Amino acid sequence: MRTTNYDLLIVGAGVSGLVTAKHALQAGLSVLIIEASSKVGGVWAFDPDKPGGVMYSTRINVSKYNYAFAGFPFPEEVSDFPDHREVLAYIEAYTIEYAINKHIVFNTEVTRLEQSNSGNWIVNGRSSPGNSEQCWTAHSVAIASGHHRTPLWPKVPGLENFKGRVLHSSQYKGNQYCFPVADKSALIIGFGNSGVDVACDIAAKAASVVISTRSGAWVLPNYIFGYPADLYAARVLKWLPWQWTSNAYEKAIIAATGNPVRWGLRPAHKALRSHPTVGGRLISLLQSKQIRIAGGVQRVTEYGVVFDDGSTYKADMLIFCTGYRIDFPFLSDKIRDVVFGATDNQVNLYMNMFSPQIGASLAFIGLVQPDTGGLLPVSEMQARWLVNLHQKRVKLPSSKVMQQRINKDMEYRRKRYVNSPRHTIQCNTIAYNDEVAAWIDSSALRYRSPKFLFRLIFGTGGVDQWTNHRTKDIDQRIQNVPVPAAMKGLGWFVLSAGLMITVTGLTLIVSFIV
Ligand SMILES: NC(=O)C1=CN([C@@H]2O[C@H](COP(=O)(O)OP(=O)(O)OC[C@H]3O[C@@H](n4cnc5c(N)ncnc54)[C@H](OP(=O)(O)O)[C@@H]3O)[C@@H](O)[C@H]2O)C=CC1
Ligand SMILES: CCCCCC(=O)CC
Repeated sequence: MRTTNYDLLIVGAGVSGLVTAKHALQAGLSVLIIEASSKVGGVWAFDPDKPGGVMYSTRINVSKYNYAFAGFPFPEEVSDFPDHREVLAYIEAYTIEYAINKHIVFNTEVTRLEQSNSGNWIVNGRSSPGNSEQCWTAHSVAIASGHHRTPLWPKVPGLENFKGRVLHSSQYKGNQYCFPVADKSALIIGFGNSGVDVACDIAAKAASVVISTRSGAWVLPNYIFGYPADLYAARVLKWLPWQWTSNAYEKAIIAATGNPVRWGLRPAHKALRSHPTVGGRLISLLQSKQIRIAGGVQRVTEYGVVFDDGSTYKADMLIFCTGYRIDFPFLSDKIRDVVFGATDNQVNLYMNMFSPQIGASLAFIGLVQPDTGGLLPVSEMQARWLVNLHQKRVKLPSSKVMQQRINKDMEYRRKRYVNSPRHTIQCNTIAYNDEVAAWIDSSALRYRSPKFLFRLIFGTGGVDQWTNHRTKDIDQRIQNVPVPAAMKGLGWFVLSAGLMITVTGLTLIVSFIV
């Protein structure tokens, strides 16, 4: 066993861990990443033999403009929605570009994390092969091991009697990898993005595929009026009541793909109250009746299920696409007690990052579910904030103020999103990043030109907008992020209406005075 001391120890070499390492290394910190697998990439490193991560046919459902490292765009030839091989190649290229690899210890699982009386962190790990025990100490720790590791298995009456196959989506790697699916009937339980991806993948071979959902969903096509859907989540929306956005978004979905009721989707909530389900391919498979939608499962029988409305379905396999539980098994009980909230998936963390009781020396990076857009730019802003804290350029508020903010955010989420364990870490990417950027003096809305400002208000601005120094290159990258025609139209409408109101107001004032 050896002990080495670092400024920052990072758990996990997925996108959140790598971007944290990049910024910490650039700031001159001594850094070590501990990674359980043999590769970088986290969920993007496809492995048919291990549970978790992408499956063979996964394509990201957020466009490359909003899911990328700042200053490091995806290659031009890659499509708007890269597949997992392209995402992994991109992550590997980033790791090489910033020489991060030599700071990673692979094949090592963090087994325990605790804080010593001196405030330093003690991290234990087990390396394979050989099961050798390791120990490191660090001034700070960043946990970037993701929140899609521990499958959530709901309790369904009668499941123990089922004679067919049962899987969780985290075990499903593609119709060519699991048991034979040709000519079989599959029931997919859960209608998030895993449910959609698994249903579409299995529908290519199975005889019949049904998705069971208790809440339905507004299914978003990948493109709306020719632009990736996430490009509609512009900055202006954070200043509008979310109900307006939700109404507009429902109209856009209906215009693009038809009324969801027609395809049996029966959304139980207004659009954008639950995490977006994206499924351009799904809509056409519903239209051709290769996939059907059913209600919740009341109980499982030996050979199938009974739905809530009493109808039945004979199934050879049940695939639970019911999401994940937030879990960090290596945390000591003491840390666990302060990090987790009272209810399922609730975390008691300021800006989803810091415990008021622990402070800045333990950070969670990427423990966020963006309600629109992608996680990566949020992780990058968190990483930059962490480094700024480390360099003492900024500091955290008092623990009382942090706790007040946590309570306020929890209250907001309870009202804004469906109040369920699925939406406990939901946040708006642009609003979150704008707030952190202001603290570290890196606001996106720095004046460059009226055209530029228009783009940053009525477009999403992409991942480069919060960089410290604006160079011509960066301005160009921000300008390369498309602004959908409808958002430009909205922009011109707002400007014209503003101008008309101002002119009318001035005319009235002048006529009153004269
Ligand atoms: N291609 C891509 O980019 C992909 C991205 N992802 C991302 O990974 C994350 C995880 O997605 P996913 O695995 O779909 O998980 P989610 O948590 O997003 O969805 C879980 C689904 O399971 C349902 N569910 C949960 N508990 C129960 C229960 N007890 N009984 C019945 N239904 C239940 C939920 O329904 P309800 O709403 O009623 O609670 C919901 O439909 C998301 O951020 C997603 O966007 C996932 C797959 C592919
Ligand atoms: C109002 C815009 C919705 C964008 C949805 C999204 O980001 C899907 C990944």
